[in-house]
Formats: sequence, C-alpha cells, structure tokens
Amino acid sequence: MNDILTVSGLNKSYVDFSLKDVTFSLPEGCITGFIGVNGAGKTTTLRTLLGLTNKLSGKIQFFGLDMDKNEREIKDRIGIVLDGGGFYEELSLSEMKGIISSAYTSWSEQDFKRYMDMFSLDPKQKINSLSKGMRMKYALALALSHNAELLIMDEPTSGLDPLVRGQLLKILTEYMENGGKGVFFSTHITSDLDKIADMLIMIDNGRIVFREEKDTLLDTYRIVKGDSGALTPDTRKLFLSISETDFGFTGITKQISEVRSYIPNIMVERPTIEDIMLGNIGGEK
Ligand SMILES: Nc1ncnc2c1ncn2[C@@H]1O[C@H](COP(=O)(O)OP(=O)(O)OP(=O)(O)O)[C@@H](O)[C@H]1O
Repeated sequence: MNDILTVSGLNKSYVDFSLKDVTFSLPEGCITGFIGVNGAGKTTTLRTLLGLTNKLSGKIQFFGLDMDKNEREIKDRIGIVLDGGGFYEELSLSEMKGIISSAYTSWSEQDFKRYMDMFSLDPKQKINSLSKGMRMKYALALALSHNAELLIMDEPTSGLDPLVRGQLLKILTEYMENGGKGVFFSTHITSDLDKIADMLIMIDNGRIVFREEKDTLLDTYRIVKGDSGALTPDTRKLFLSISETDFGFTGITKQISEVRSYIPNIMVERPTIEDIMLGNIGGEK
C-alpha cells in the first residue's frame, strides 16, 4: 500500500505551544482519525501540513510530492474542510462556489449539486446567514466536488446533528469505495471513529503518542476494575492510568496477562477509543 501522506520531523513553535518532531504516515485506502484533547495540537498540525502556517522544520509529502515544491498541484488533489471555512461572508453559496471551483482543475458541478441537494442547502442563501452546521455542510459539499484523492478535515462532525453526522459518515465510506483515496480528520466525537476509522493517530502536547490500526488498538488495551487493596507500587506500574473511588479502582492497561496474574478477582472490559485516548494522557496512579 502506498502512503498518501508522509510527515517527518515536523516542528513548529508558538509562544506557549510547539509541535515536537511530529512524524507519521497515512496509507492509501484508509480513513484515519486524528485524536487528542483540547489544545493537543490537532488544528496546528493540520494547518501546518497544508502550508497555512509556517513550519520551523520537517518534511511533508503528499502523494510522494514534496509540499514545499508542489503546493499548487497537491492542493488541487486535496479536499479541505477547516473550521470557519474562510468564506466571503457577503456572497451567496453559489457565488462563493464560483470563486472556489475556478481554482480546481477537476471541478464537478454535478457532484456539487448532488451534495447541495443532499444537505438541503439553497445556492441563493448568503454565507453570513448560515448556521454552524449548514456552514460545515457547505464546506463539505465544496471539498467533495473536485475529485479529491485525500480529504483533510478539522472537526467535520462538530456542529452537525446526528442525522447529518450519519449522512457524512456514509458519504465518507462511499468516497473510499473507489479506491486509491484517503480521509484524515480530527474529531472529539470518538463514537464516529468507532464506526468508520481504520487507523487512529493520537497527539498530546504537540507530540504523536501513537499511530495504530483501530482494531489492533482495541485489542491491545483492556479496562480493569478491582479492589483498591490490590494496588501496590508494583501493580500500579502495569496501568497507564488509574482512577479510584470508595468502591475500588478502574485502570487501563496494555499488560492484561500480567495484571491477571498479579491481581485476583478483577473485571475486565474492552475499552472504547475514548478510554484509550484518556488513558494515554495519564491520570492519577
Ligand atoms: N495562532 C496561534 N498563536 C499562538 N498560539 C496558538 C495559535 N494557534 C494555536 N495556538 C496554541 O496552540 C495550542 C494547540 O492548539 P490547537 O488548536 O492546535 O489544538 P487542538 O488539538 O486543535 O485543540 P481543539 O481540540 O481545542 O481544537 C493551544 O495551546 C493554542 O492556544
């Protein structure tokens, strides 16, 4: 499988935050979720990858092409959905589309109309009168209408009602069916990832914590519940994070066989993606 995007040694600094040696790749044919808590660096990473803000150092290649030298060709091949959209507020949806579509070599008016109808958007409506959800749907319609080979989206499901979120997840799955494509999107709504992600990349405090196939991740971690009396300095080391109440402890571990052999009478459950994310940012131990 070819990599559709490779990022190596990406560094960027703001006054109080930096991306630190961000390195990962996205294989073709995968829907990849980009997760992390508020302020972890998801938006900064996406904006830096797209050349919307300067990097300090690092190499970014889309479709095997260096972003520094081929930005125009690469952008033609990517569908981008960012918060806000960067639209001219006074224009109608149709007028704004006219400007955006002229920048792409393979714009499909037919696809655009189909998505506008599907999302019940009126081409005559002004951008500044769109609700947050409608704005997101409009940005999606634009991103999906120029035969992009990769979709990069920052929190595309936020602000969408469950019905439209479901529609979007279905559209993304259909989009992938043609082959040779990729989707990379950040989200807080980890239940969306349970449904459609093939791969997950987690960032915390500007560093990549893991990049792993979703099924492998869900097989690797376990939630353990037991009596707090079983927690010793040594057994605590078997957990990534532990929370304790009067009724006992709940911990997340990657070493379930060791936990079973050292701690009797435990309850073991499969984790959710959210459990894995929270476990990896630590917690009282
Ligand atoms: N233009 C900027 N100037 C200075 N600091 C910034 C700028 N943009 C972002 N930051 C800081 O970088 C850090 C990471 O922000 P970023 O928006 O990338 O996080 P995020 O993971 O997308 O968070 P969220 O889930 O809340 O959207 C934050 O501490 C933020 O304050």
